[in-house]
Amino acid sequence: MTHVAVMGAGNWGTAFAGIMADAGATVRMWSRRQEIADQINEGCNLEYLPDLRLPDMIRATTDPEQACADADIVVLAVPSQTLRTNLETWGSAMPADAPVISLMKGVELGTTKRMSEVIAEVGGVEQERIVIVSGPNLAPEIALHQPAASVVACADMATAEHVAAAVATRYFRPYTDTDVVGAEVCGATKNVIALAVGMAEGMGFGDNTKATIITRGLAETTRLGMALGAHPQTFLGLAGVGDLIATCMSPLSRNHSFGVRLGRGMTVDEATAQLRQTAEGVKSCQSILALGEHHEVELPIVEQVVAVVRDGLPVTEVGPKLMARDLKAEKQGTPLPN
Ligand SMILES: NC(=O)C1=CN([C@@H]2O[C@H](COP(=O)(O)OP(=O)(O)OC[C@H]3O[C@@H](n4cnc5c(N)ncnc54)[C@H](O)[C@@H]3O)[C@@H](O)[C@H]2O)C=CC1
Ligand SMILES: O=C(CO)COP(=O)(O)O
Repeated sequence: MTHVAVMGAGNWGTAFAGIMADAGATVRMWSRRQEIADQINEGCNLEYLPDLRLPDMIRATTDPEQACADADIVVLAVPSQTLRTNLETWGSAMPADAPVISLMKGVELGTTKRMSEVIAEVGGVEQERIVIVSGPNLAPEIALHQPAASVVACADMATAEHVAAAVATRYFRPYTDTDVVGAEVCGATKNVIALAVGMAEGMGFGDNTKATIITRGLAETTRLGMALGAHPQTFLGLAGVGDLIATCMSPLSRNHSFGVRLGRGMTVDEATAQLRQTAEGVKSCQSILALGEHHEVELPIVEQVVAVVRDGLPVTEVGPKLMARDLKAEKQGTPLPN
């Protein structure tokens, strides 16, 4: 039987633990707080996913060593900006040969590193063991066992196939890939685009505006990803278009909801206080913009989100700025390969 360590007991960590248990594994979760560990051991993570009944094969502890002991697979599910500190604290507890799954969708502030780069650098994990799981996977829907699919990306296809087999259930369908960079760029950038879509919604704009932001957001994401070496088709897949649609359109998305609040006139501090959960795009917009600048990639929507979130630009000024940009052809650069 496969033993899995899930490090982080929030929304996605908990729902993903449920997937792995339903796929036949025993799961040990690491939670920072004793009360959450106690709740999980009683069969329900009340704070994050009250509707998900957790099977007995999921146990929780506040001791990272105990969570990681003898794990065949380690799953990392903490907020992106905390990954480095977390790994510095307990990364050495991860077994030296287990695949490490990253569920995180963000880019590190300051370093502009993707999560796989932080895992390699701080956790000492080789590329062949780092696996990205990314797709349209809103945790509350997965917790209800509603059907969804996701990309399982690893530089080593055999590891991707091994992990895919370990996460496949009747309601969760993995597709393997080797494009780690593409999956990570998609996952992080769609959160920023969802903030922009949420702002538009909060200001009262309708579906034409939202579809325009989503589509041009996809163009930005593709430009950035390709500059970093990603495969263009990744952006049309589950991690790209799939997750962009789910996150930008769903009221369950924290990033979308955060954007709606900004669009209605709340400040970042007010929206943060009201939402309380992780909206990764609020921080990652800044690191993604820096990444774009470093690679000379234009990211106009990301730039406007940064202007609002970091610099306090009134949301009402975003639309006019984007609409006044120089006119250009829709298709830029080389055509997509077959
Ligand atoms: N919730 C969702 O539907 C999905 C989330 N993700 C990604 O998964 C990652 C984790 O997200 P969630 O589980 O939703 O977040 P969350 O906010 O629900 O939970 C985060 C967990 O990390 C723990 N944690 C550890 N160190 C922490 C620190 N220093 N500060 C704050 N919390 C700390 C928290 O205690 C909590 O258990 C994010 O990168 C997110 O983008 C990806 C797909 C779906
Ligand atoms: O990544 C997600 C869905 O795939 C979850 O999005 P939020 O973090 O915005 O809730």
